[in-house]
Amino acid sequence: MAPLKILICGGGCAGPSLALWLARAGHHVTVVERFPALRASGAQIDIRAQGIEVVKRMGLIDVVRSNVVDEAGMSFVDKHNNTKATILANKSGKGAQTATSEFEIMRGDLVRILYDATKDNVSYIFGVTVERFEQDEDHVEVHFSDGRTDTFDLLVGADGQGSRIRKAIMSPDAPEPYRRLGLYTFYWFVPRIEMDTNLAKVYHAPGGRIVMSRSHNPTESQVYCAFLDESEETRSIPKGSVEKQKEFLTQKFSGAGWQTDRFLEGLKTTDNFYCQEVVQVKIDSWYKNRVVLLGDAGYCPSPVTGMGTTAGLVGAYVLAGEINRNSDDLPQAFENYDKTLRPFIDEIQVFNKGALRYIYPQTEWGISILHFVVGAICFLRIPELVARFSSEERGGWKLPDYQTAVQDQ
Ligand SMILES: Cc1cc2nc3c(=O)[nH]c(=O)nc-3n(C[C@H](O)[C@H](O)[C@H](O)COP(=O)(O)OP(=O)(O)OC[C@H]3O[C@@H](n4cnc5c(N)ncnc54)[C@H](O)[C@@H]3O)c2cc1C
Repeated sequence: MAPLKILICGGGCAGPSLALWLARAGHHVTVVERFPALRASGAQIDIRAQGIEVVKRMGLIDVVRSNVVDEAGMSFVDKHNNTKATILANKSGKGAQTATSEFEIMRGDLVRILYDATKDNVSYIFGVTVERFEQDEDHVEVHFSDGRTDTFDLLVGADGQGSRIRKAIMSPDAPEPYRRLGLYTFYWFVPRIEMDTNLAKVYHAPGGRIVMSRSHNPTESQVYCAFLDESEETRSIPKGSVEKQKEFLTQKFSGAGWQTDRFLEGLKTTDNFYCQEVVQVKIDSWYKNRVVLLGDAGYCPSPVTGMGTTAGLVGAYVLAGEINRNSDDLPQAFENYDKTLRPFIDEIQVFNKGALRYIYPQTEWGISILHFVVGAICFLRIPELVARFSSEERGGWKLPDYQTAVQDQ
């Protein structure tokens, strides 16, 4: 197999995962990341289902395990911090994960682990993006934002849910790639205090608002604020300045109760703040000739499914496997990638948007009903029992075996 010259646009979770497999198979891989340095930021993400097996095959499970966040489970609290229900993590090593995965990890730690595992064999260029590209049957000619031009055998768009590579390969009259859930999340870090334990805490405020906190180290806690809103006006907030986002958030959550005022005070000084509209990316095809999409760029399942990172890891494994099997016929490799992975993505993207109005009640009465229902379910230990007797593998989809093409460590 002749080595290929491959460009990956996006140095988040999915891009470097793909780079690891491709470099291991002897290809020449370059990753360009728009951010001026490794973007090792973000809050807690989780690795689940078939993604755990992929990390094992990458040979990274021990380093991932040594970086996981010690989270015992998730409690629902009222405005006086009284616990209404608790769903414990399933750390038995058997069955399925609950809301708290056995592999909760800070996004920054996972990004750093993937970078460290690849930096000696992959060329990383920070502060640079793909301005535009042209492709013919054999090559992709890429024009970079720093003025350089280079030619590659293939280009991978791993540039996240707002992917510019995706925009460039979609036909102008294609339907919008987003399934909008009318949901927004904001998160940031605040100083940890004694009441921030190793249980994630979820607080519901009227008006379809949720505030959650969880702690990942002795000095910091993460805060998440999420709310339902279908208005056009709110859709522009994630694209605006950080000042405007913070102002909007403060107005929206001021006086919401529980620990919200402490969290909003911490918002003023945090340097780890991120906001996004929660969407799913759904498109009919993940490639065009020699350009292919990976991770959130092609099939973001959204944070509500807890499967975004897993989709990126599994997608990278399948894409690398198919490229290695068909390195002299890339359109065939991409067709196989789409055909093989799509049933898994279809399965993890299943999400009932209508359920959100029960999870985000508008009134105090709705919140009381939610607490009663979740309390009863947890009292009967249903989440733990369901997890114990379910399989972690999603949808019966089997991870393909690429061992002939991609070496296990
Ligand atoms: C800063 C940040 C924080 C996040 N925090 C969370 C979180 O707390 N919880 C959660 O569930 N998910 C979070 N996510 C999303 C989560 O990381 C992904 O859903 C998942 O890991 C799939 O990874 P991905 O590599 O496909 O996308 P991402 O992890 O989003 O990575 C995409 C990468 O591409 C880069 N990029 C974007 N545009 C360009 C461009 N034009 N040229 C070059 N590079 C580009 C981005 O800077 C980023 O490094 C976050 C993403 C980012 C970027």
